[in-house]
Amino acid sequence: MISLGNIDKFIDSRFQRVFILKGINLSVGQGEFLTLMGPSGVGKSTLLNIIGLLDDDFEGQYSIDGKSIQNMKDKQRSALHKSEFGYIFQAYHLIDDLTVYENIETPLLYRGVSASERKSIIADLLDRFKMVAKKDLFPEQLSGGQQQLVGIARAIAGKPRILLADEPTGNLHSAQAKEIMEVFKELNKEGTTIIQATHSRENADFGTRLIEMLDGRIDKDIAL
Ligand SMILES: Nc1ncnc2c1ncn2[C@@H]1O[C@H](COP(=O)(O)OP(=O)(O)OP(=O)(O)O)[C@@H](O)[C@H]1O
Repeated sequence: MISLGNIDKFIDSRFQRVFILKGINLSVGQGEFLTLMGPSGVGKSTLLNIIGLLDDDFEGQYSIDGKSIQNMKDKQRSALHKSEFGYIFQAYHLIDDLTVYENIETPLLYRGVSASERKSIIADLLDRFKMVAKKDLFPEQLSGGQQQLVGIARAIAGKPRILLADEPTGNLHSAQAKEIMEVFKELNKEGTTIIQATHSRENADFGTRLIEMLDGRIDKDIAL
């Protein structure tokens, strides 16, 4: 489904070219639950951004379902990003002047989900994440962990085909983190492809495949 061929990402300064990613070859099939691990700065977030169509400044080939991303117009890429991907960021990227409820609702509005269906999906997520009492609060009225939960609820609300998660449990305590990983596992069983970057081997063990990165390259590719 996702195919990356010889992806390079580099930054040119006056005297030298610094590679952030070098020669990444990676195919991810529908239904995989893949984890990117590796030391800080190794390029995990950069790779997730490229896969999630948030960064098109790279060299190499990237195709989804056999269609080359590079041949698409910006509008097509952006439509694909909205329709196929759910993205959980390290920083939560919640919309400050929307309530918890409205933040979770945003991707459902993009996808044209009916009002009654939206209500039921959001009620279910609020319940699952024990956030019902917080639904009318604004992001700044929540703790860091709660904001992260809202970010996760928003990313999965639209049932994206591909869920990308960058250190999804970074601000959560271990019981909450485990719960989120259980939710991911459930989504994955229902067919969602998941690619997460994490420093937690425990989180990685919920997945089906582990990619260890080193110096902007793939060092090991392990089936779990
Ligand atoms: N726009 C940019 N300009 C210059 N350097 C960049 C840019 N974006 C990323 N980098 C560098 O690329 C490297 C990889 O960053 P990235 O955020 O992908 O790492 P990471 O593996 O996700 O790290 P962490 O585990 O800390 O989140 C870092 O050294 C970072 O400073």
